[in-house]
Amino acid sequence: MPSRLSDSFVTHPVFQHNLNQYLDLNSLEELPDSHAWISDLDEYSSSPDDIHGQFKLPVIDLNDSINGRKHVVHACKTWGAFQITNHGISNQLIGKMEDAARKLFSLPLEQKLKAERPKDGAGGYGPFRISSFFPKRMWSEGFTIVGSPVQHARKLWPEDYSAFCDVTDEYQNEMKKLAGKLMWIMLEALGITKEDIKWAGPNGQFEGSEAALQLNSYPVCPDPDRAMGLADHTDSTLLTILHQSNQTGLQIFREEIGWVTVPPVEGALVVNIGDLLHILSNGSYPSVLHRVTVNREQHRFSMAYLYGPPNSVEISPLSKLVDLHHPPLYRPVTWSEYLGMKAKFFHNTLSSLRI
Ligand SMILES: O=C(O)CCC(=O)C(=O)O
Ligand SMILES: [Fe+2]
Repeated sequence: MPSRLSDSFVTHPVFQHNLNQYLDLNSLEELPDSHAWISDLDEYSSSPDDIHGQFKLPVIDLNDSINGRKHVVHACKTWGAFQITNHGISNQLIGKMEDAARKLFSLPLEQKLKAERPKDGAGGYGPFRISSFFPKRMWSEGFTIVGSPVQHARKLWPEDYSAFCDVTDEYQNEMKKLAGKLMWIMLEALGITKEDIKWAGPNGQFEGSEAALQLNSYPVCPDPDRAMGLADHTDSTLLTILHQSNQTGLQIFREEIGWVTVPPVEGALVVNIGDLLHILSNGSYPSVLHRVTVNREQHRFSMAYLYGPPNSVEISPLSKLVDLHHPPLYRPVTWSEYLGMKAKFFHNTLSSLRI
């Protein structure tokens, strides 16, 4: 098994349909057949139940010491996601990171391709890895940063790459602290203490955790009803902290309701439960299915901080959550191993680990 996150895909290179040629989505006036997902829109449109948008993903004030934690736990159990305000990440840093992402995606396609993500690699420019599971291509482009972006940034801006590297480092450092704080809010509510998770380190700060930063761009689309920005998936993380620009597009799925749009809230971040926290909590916190639609009015950007455990740690249901009446539901798995399985089984990965 790979010992570094960045090597996780060596044994599972991405396979792309129709990917012998990249298209510059920013310059297309018609939706090409390669990107036309559906003729029958019903399957992908918002649930009729949510037509008036009455189901709202909770927006939680992290400074609310009385109700904040309670709301987080309720949201984890019912939605698998929530939005947070007063999270401690400055608007200025978020703004700087988003400007850096916009600058990157506004480069000419030939330039971006100089930093193309290798088929068996984790970092660089390219389509979403999950694209290989769908017959049509998605209306989006992404840039994945695992560890230092310097090697790729140098190819994009040979003269001036350090500003990009500095802001991504600062953003990831701040996100790491916030992710650790969110982990404890969620875990303490289940009765878990620092002694129960040795890999959280001596101070319980998850120093050894690994992460990737995924920058996403969804250009204006000439035929958005037939296109898909990012198809339905769960994240292969413990949790994901997402910033979306002020353009809607993100939707999350709830049983018996259907697809619910997550409107951007000024200054807020979206938190998604990933598959590894689903396993660790023995199913108490289910991972959330989500996707992204596109529009013809405004280019949308998002930045997803994909947070996971140290690579060599085996994640399994916490022993405190397991007893005679609550048997462990999943077998142990490392993050790398999980990523490799996801590249093979996709939607069936969690169920393939069921005991
Ligand atoms: O663009 C978004 O809002 C979501 C991105 C996402 O789900 C991902 O990068 O895994
Ligand atoms: Fe995602």
